[in-house]
Amino acid sequence: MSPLSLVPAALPELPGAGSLDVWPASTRPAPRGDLTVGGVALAELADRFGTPLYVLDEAEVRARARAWRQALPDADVVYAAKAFLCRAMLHWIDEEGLGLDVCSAGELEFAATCGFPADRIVLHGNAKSPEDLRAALRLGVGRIVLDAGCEVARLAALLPERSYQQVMLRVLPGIEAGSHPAVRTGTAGQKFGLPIAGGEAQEAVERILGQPRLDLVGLHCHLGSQITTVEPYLRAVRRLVPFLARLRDRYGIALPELDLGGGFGVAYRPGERTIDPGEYARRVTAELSALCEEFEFPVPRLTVEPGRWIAGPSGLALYRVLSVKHSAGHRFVAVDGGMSDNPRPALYGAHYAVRLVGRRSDAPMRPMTVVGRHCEAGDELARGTELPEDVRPGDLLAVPVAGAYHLSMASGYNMVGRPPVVAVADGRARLLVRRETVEDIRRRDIGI
Ligand SMILES: Cc1ncc(COP(=O)(O)O)c(C=O)c1O
Ligand SMILES: N[C@@H](CCCC[NH3+])C(=O)O
Repeated sequence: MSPLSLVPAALPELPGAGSLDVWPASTRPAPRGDLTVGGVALAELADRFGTPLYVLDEAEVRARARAWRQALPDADVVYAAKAFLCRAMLHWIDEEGLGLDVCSAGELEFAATCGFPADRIVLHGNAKSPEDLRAALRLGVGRIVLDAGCEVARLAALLPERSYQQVMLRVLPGIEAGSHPAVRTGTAGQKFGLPIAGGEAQEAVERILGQPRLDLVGLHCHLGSQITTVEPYLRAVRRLVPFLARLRDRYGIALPELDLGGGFGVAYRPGERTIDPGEYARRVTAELSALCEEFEFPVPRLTVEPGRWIAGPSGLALYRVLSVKHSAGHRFVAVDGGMSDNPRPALYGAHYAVRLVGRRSDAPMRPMTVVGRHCEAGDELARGTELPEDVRPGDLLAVPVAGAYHLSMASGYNMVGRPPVVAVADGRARLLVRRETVEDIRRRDIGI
């Protein structure tokens, strides 16, 4: 029987199995309660590379990058490196024809030295250091997105003689969107961008226009993250186009580019909403054209910056259960990773659908809290997730939608070492990033 024909028949019987909706498209049930992703069995990966382990499905990354490229053929699609970056990811993103959004000299230098074309890189940051700006100029990034009035003269002063730099200005349309207050960046009252409504954005435009070697090519706005409907983006367009028209009327400039940022939400658990690139493209470009017509403004070239949407659902985390505890009516399942490789539950109260893999269980499902190994009571990976009652030490747990903002936000807490990353494709696994060892940690520590 082909692996595909197993899917509908086997799923209802699989204990601990919910829908595979939020898993990579290549995921298939395998014998003895296991799953394969990219044609490779998860239990095999855990045995070969150890746990905790992060697994990236190369075909899923590429398909997701392509989905945005195809939905918006006339736009620039720029992958947000902060979601997850490694050499292979850069290579796939480059081959799929996307640009790259970076927000530090570190991300920039890494990308450029791995061979990513600098002219397809956009540099962001609410507080760019002189090193960030110098690296951007030295490496020749395509766009620098200015985020504060004081950055204008600072950048201009760093420009080598007779050279020019294309810049954008990050503005705040005053729109609240995003799954948690910590990731809402479209309104005043937080650190990013400059408000349109209060006049600060226009003031910064004036400053940029006063610098003859800065070439203002457009406006940028990033509303927030994990936005699951298109409406907030439509509202942003309704605020941005009138502002573009006002700038034209006042300064005689028709800015040719509009970067609407990223923030495209994904489903972390079956049944949750996700943004569809096709729907986004249709509705946003229609709204943009209609408003530009109304304001007699030439339609600007769009840029979008998906991060999570590409990396998140392409990755999964594998953990080994270390301990199971029943305490005051709670069931705690403790694994060998935790908040040092996934701080999202602690930061945003994020939820995941954890699944037992590598062993078949017919035990009834019970709500449990999957916790990490760190010295914090808030070190939880999934609260109230359903797992078979007989889950025990030695079992393997898999967390889907783990490709974005896990390892890129990983810390060195308790010196457990950051997990490795493995790519799966066509039935093969290869190590992309090795596990961080105590020796790595010791090597940085050079004094007494
Ligand atoms: C400027 C900018 N662009 C793009 C992104 C990517 O966001 P997401 O991963 O939610 O698509 C971010 C992060 O939120 C950002 O700050
Ligand atoms: N790090 C966040 C989103 C913020 C994205 C960066 N501006 C998350 O894990 O959901």
